[in-house]
Amino acid sequence: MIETKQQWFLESISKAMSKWTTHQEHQLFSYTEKIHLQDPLAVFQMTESFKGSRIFWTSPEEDVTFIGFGSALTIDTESDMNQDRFERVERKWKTIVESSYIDNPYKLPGTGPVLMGGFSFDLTKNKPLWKNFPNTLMWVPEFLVVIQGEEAYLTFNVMLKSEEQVESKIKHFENTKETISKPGTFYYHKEFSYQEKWDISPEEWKNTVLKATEQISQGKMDKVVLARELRARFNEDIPVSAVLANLLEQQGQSYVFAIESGEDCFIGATPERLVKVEDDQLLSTCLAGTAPRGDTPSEDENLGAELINDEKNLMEHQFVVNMIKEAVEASCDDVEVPSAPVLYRLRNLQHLYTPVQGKLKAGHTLLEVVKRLHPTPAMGGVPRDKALQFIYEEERLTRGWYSAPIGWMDAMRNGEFAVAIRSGLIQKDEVSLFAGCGIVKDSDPEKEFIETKIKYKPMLMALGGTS
Ligand SMILES: C=C(O[C@H]1C=CC=C(C(=O)O)[C@@H]1O)C(=O)O
Repeated sequence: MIETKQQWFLESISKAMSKWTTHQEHQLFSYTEKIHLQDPLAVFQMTESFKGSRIFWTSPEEDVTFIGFGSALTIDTESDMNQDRFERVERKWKTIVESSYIDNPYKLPGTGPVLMGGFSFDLTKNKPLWKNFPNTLMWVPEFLVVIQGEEAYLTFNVMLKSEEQVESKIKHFENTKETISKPGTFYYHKEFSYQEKWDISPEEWKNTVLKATEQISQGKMDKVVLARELRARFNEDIPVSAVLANLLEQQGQSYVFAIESGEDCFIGATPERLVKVEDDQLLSTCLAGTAPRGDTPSEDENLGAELINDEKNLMEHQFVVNMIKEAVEASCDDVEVPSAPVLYRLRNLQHLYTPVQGKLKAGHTLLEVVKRLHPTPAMGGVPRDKALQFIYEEERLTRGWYSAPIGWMDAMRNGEFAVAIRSGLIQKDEVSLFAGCGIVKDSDPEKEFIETKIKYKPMLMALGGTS
């Protein structure tokens, strides 16, 4: 069996080489084969030697899981500030795909070459905390394990430049495949917990909320999302794979992700889908309006019932629905939006939830919708420009990749982006956590502050906290 697969791989790579007799700028060779199902966390641990260029992603209910490691190519938009970064990524990806050699007999969403990563919330340049996360970081992992149900696939991606390289690349592929094919189980190697944590300027944040409500009452804007930061210190480097394991166990209704860049890792469990496209069917999600979970089933029911009838939360939610509907209608036919939200229950919180669906029109793309949606009023506000201006002037926080689009897109127009909330930036033995709240005219600073505390919970629990 191994012999036959090796043969296919060799044939495939030599076909690719003969196709590229003339020099081309992008010569991506991509080869996919089925592998034995592995524990995704074990794969993540086994690929420690790729630390700094790994990406882990799983969608809610573990519908699909990706573990990417290494980098075949990175799309860099930093040098081209005059152009829109989403459009530039789109254009470059199209060029790369058109001139690539793809051997993927499965053709399932997420197999074959996949571009993964994310974007910062905004384009401001000075982000010392986020020095390892540029404003755009989208790359094609050299190796990508995709798990869908009981099936697993391994894709190898490489930029082939010359005949001489071929042999060493074949070896590299075989060795790596062997490493991740070993029967492996994830080991949770130690208990850990933060030593201290501290809020960054909580009183100032509450004053900013008050100022926002005043401006809203004066009619200067309708809604703004204000975030704050909490930092925690450990007495040793934070074990990323253990945090991932905790998030997967505790936050099954969310996208669980970890994106490494250099020595840092951006990690989290976000319930907020931005947009998903599969076979031209598009799904976006409005998630805004929050209440805690109750300690007993009846308390939980009451909190949910209160939330779904609460005017302030319904208003916060409706701003998001209006905007997402309009943005989706620009790219889709047959758009469907339910007339009222339902509850979306997470481990520590419940939200108001409205799905928005449609069929992507010919010539329209996932990234175009990402561009139009970001930031939705669940992260920015209404009107968008007024809210963003308030955020830049008053928030006193560098959002970096917090509340920004992260996700993937394959070579067949499928893909999915989430909004990176309930997240933290791990830097060796320290972590910065972020949480924000939608502020409307009746918002109470103290209540919003408590809401942010609950929004920290998923990450604090995963970082070894008890509550
Ligand atoms: C900005 C965050 O949450 C957003 C998403 C869902 C509900 C929200 C809210 O009710 O305020 C926020 O708009 C965050 O968790 O950091």
